[in-house]
Amino acid sequence: MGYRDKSVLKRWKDGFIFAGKGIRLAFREERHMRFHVFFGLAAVLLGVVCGIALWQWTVLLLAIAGMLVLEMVNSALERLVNLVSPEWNKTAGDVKDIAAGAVLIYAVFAVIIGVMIFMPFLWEWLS
Ligand SMILES: Nc1ncnc2c1ncn2[C@@H]1O[C@H](COP(=O)(O)OP(=O)(O)OP(=O)(O)O)[C@@H](O)[C@H]1O
Repeated sequence: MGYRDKSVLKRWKDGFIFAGKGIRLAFREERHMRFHVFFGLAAVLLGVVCGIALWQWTVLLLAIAGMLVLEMVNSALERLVNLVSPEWNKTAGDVKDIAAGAVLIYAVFAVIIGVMIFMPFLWEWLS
């Protein structure tokens, strides 16, 4: 039975199963992914402890989700490059470097967002 012959419900279910497989794979095999999940959970815990406002949760969750999504896209690109260009190739290297640069830019802004949200709470505790 071809993919198109499956019922809509089965295609939906399979889609979730494949996506779940991808998430588990990224978590198991990508060191940076585990790093981002750890700091994301730490930020959520800090948000609970500090009792941050709804709008702050919105910004924080967007920052965390964006970081995880970007890291997964970067990992997928790395694998694709390794598949199509296992030998040294300037363009292949450029693709990896640009994707890594995108992750770095997002990570820097995510840290800035974290500091902007939590700094006032930490400041209050310390003073
Ligand atoms: N096929 C290739 N051709 C040219 N340069 C490459 C190639 N593969 C990797 N490179 C260069 O080496 C760098 C590191 O590549 P690598 O695949 O080890 O990624 P990484 O960021 O170390 O991955 P990981 O997240 O698994 O640690 C790339 O950013 C790129 O500059």
